[in-house]
Amino acid sequence: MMQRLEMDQIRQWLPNRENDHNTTKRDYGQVLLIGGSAGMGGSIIMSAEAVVHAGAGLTTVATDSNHHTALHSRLPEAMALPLQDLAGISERIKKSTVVAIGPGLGLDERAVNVFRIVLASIRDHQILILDADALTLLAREKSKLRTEHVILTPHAGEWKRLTGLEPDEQIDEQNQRWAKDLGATIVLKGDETRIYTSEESYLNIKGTPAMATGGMGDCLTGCIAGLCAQSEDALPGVLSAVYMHSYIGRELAENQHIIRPTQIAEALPVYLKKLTHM
Ligand SMILES: NC(=O)C1=CN([C@@H]2O[C@H](COP(=O)(O)OP(=O)(O)OC[C@H]3O[C@@H](n4cnc5c(N)ncnc54)[C@H](O)[C@@H]3O)[C@@H](O)[C@H]2O)[C@@H](O)CC1
Ligand SMILES: Nc1ncnc2c1ncn2[C@@H]1O[C@H](COP(=O)(O)OP(=O)(O)O)[C@@H](O)[C@H]1O
Ligand SMILES: [Mg+2]
Repeated sequence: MMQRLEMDQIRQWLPNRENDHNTTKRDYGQVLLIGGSAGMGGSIIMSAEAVVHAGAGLTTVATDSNHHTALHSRLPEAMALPLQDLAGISERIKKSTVVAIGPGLGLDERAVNVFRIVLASIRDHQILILDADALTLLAREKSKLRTEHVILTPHAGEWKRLTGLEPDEQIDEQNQRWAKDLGATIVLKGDETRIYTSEESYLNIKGTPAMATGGMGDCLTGCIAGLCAQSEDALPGVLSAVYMHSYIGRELAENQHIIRPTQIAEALPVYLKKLTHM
């Protein structure tokens, strides 16, 4: 049966440093983000803003070198790697708690190469998030997902590419079966996002049409990566990220016609603190 995400449950899963002693950035996870081909650097920068604001200890972004200045001027906290530096990316994967690939990645040869490297290098103890163009590549390449903790974050169009299901065929029973077959946790995004593991399914709180702005999913990918990096288990990290993303969107929409994805990222540290005390 589908479980509704509730604030009381989410609150217990949120990272809370109030009782931590002698910790360093290394205790809060390392995230590697991969994406942002020419003209789409903004997408992976939006993901990176969410990762940093969610509290990941260290954040690295592999993106087209043309975007490094933009990344650093918005987010000096993040490190950068060129998207074509396969050896560098491979080395960085080894050190990562979470790897997220896809926003603005593109579908060209460079994208395919880096996608293959990621799938070949990721290990079972690591969390892998596939979004946007990485989902299209997954559908095209029909790759097998070998790691234990894989999270896919499709919208209805990307889910159709992966499963062949038309939007009106994307019903719980089918989605659940596909989650099992793919061996992944599915975050099926929409105005009411649903999450499927092979055994369970969850219904998120409703977001708001004010969140229907380009880059909102890129921001969600960063929220998931950042919270998973600080979570013992992947699933609580995923569920709390999906919830927080919509919760903050709704809060901001009380006074705004639309919400910029970067505003959700910006508000994360405040709401992460606030919700743990509510
Ligand atoms: N600032 C930026 O650089 C941005 C870059 N973006 C990147 O742009 C690329 C293309 O992303 P798109 O999401 O447009 O995907 P695609 O162009 O891959 O897919 C869109 C297709 O899916 C269909 N579809 C069905 N249900 C849909 C739904 N609920 N939402 C969206 N499309 C649906 C559409 O009709 C369309 O045919 C990705 O790499 C993405 O990360 C976007 O994230 C927007 C912001
Ligand atoms: N009408 C809406 N109501 C609630 N949430 C929405 C609405 N429209 C979009 N969203 C949310 O915004 C995000 C859009 O993701 P996606 O389509 O991948 O965007 P992008 O690729 O532009 O970043 C999802 O998290 C989705 O749940
Ligand atoms: Mg998207």
